Amino acid sequence: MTNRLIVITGATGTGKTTVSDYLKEKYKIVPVITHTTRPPRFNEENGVDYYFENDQSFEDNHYLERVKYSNYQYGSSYEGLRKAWKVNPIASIVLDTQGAITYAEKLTNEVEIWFLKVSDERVLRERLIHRGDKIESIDRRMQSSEYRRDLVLPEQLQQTAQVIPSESWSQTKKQVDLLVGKLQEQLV
Ligand SMILES: Nc1nc2c(ncn2[C@@H]2O[C@H](COP(=O)(O)OP(=O)(O)O)[C@@H](O)[C@H]2O)c(=O)[nH]1
Ligand SMILES: Nc1ncnc2c1ncn2[C@@H]1O[C@H](COP(=O)(O)OP(=O)(O)O)[C@@H](O)[C@H]1O
Repeated sequence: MTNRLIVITGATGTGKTTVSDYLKEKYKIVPVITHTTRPPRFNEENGVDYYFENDQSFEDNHYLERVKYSNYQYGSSYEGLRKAWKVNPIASIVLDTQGAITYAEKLTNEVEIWFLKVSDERVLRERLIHRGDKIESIDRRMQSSEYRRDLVLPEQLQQTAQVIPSESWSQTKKQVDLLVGKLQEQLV
């Protein structure tokens, strides 16, 4: 087995995208781009952050798994994963916890699950305001059952997931560097 997929999961605002960007910048670990019907945020780009779809075009793709999260559709494909693995034997993907469970079941030993954890929800709210999200969309998101579910590591992942405290970036970065180092050693 020569490939690995780092599945980055956790609630909104815990820093999943920040970790994914850091992996790309520092380790050339390529993110799998997923599809969504959510409208782009002001700084997001089609084909870079997501493939932005409408309800109809979303259905034209073949998904390894798909979920509904806070009223929008999200889905990821094997094709996206193969593309990322062509560039680097270690790839990453940002998923909700339901997607993380599916990947753990389907790809078993090829996945590493990283669960980002922030204990204080007020911190998450502040981060989303700082990120520039609109207050209405923050409220909608934080009231969704999916967001509430993703605050806690699901039972199915408790044996396998690495829990990464994400209260401060220096703490998160240290843990990420450690885990990537271990992964690289395993693949030598
Ligand atoms: N299962 C699954 N989850 C996805 C996919 N793409 C994105 N997500 C997750 O959907 C949730 C909402 O994503 P987004 O609207 O970008 O908000 P974010 O939480 O601020 O990143 C996050 O938990 C993402 O990790 C996908 O293809 N499959
Ligand atoms: N470990 C961290 N410590 C402090 N702030 C962080 C950390 N990770 C991310 N942030 C900030 O929090 C906000 C949300 O991060 P983001 O990566 O978009 O979260 P997610 O993808 O999980 O929704 C961003 O403004 C980001 O700069």
